[in-house]
Formats: sequence, C-alpha cells, structure tokens
Amino acid sequence: MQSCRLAAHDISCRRGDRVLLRGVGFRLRSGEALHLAGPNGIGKSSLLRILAGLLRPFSGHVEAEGGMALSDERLPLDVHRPLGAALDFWRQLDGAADVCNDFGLEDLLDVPVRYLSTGQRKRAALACLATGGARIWLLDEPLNGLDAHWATAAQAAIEAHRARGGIAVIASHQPLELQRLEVLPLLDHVG
Ligand SMILES: Nc1ncnc2c1ncn2[C@@H]1O[C@H](COP(=O)(O)OP(=O)(O)OP(=O)(O)O)[C@@H](O)[C@H]1O
Repeated sequence: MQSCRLAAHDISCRRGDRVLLRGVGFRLRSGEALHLAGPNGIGKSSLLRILAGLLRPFSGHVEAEGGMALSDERLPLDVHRPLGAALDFWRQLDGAADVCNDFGLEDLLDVPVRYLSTGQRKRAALACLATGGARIWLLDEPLNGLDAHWATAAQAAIEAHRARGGIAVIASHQPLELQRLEVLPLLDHVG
C-alpha cells in the first residue's frame, strides 16, 4: 500500500445554529490511528463527515493524501439483495479479494441484507471497508453491536490495515484496544 496522510487544521464544526467543536487539529501518517473520544452528541460523527468531505467545516480545513472510506451506520449495501451478491458489487468495482471469512460472513451470503442482525450488519460494513482499497479508514462506532469475539476481530482488522500502511480514525465512546493509539478527547474542544 502506498503511504498516506491525513491532517485536520483548526477545525470548527457547526450543526444548525450551534458550534459543537472548535480548534480540532491532528496529523496522522501511514500506520497511525486516532481515537475520537467523547460522549453522545459531542460531534464525533459530524467530525468524521467533515474529514470525509461530506460536511463543510465551519472553519479550518482537512488535508488528505490517499483515498478515504467512511464506515458509519449507513450500510453501503443493497438491502434487497443477498449479502453475497451485495458484497460482490463492491468486490467487482474495486477488484478486491474476498474477505467474507475474516468477518464470519461465509454462512450468511444467501441472506438478504435487510434480514441481517445488528452485529451481522456491522461485520458486513467492515467487510465493505476491507474490500475497498481506501488507505484512510474513518470508522464511526465500529464496535457497536459486536459481541466480544467480533469486537476483537474488528480491532484485529484495523491493526492489519495499519500494518499495511493504512490510517484509521475511529469515533467511539467505547475503549479501544489498539497499539500506539492516539486519543483526541473532544470534550477539550467543545464550542
Ligand atoms: N443536520 C443536523 N442539523 C442540526 N443538528 C444536527 C444535525 N446533525 C446532527 N446534529 C446535532 O449535532 C450534535 C452532534 O451529533 P453527532 O452525531 O455528530 O454526535 P456524536 O458525538 O457522533 O454522537 P453519538 O455518540 O450519539 O453518535 C447532536 O446534538 C445532533 O443532534
């Protein structure tokens, strides 16, 4: 994987008429990971959307080198199709390897996406991320709904991505067990 980098410069985030966050800044290089920490409603998802270029910052700017992929509660799969066919869409688009086994999805490939349980949906979302070739992963609550086994597996997938030279930015109100993890406490940046 080519090297990548992601930097946020003095970002402020406004939603509606409220400034949620001010002065958020960080720099990440290949292999690094950042935990966006803070309680419900502080603006973690909004900040991820700013990083992804889906939401304009109120002020400040983002610099990125390398493709980005955002994994949030919006599952990027056709809910009317069986999981296998829905994942194939991305695999064919990205020409990527089959990662279903890594996320325990091999027995679910015939199940329509809309029937998947919460944890199964989360594992499918992670499989989409791992299937794509993005070097910068933006993960919104990646452990939500996962049992202990799959929470460990999800974090192992993030570590493997870093070991290949990728970057991970993880919004989570749960503690994460990742090596050399930087933590950005968003409570320090409340607007
Ligand atoms: N489109 C919008 N217009 C106005 N306010 C919004 C909009 N979207 C989100 N908000 C508000 O912005 C705040 C931050 O929301 P956000 O989803 O970024 O928080 P979060 O830290 O990810 O929360 P959680 O941990 O509950 O997922 C919330 O108070 C939310 O109601």
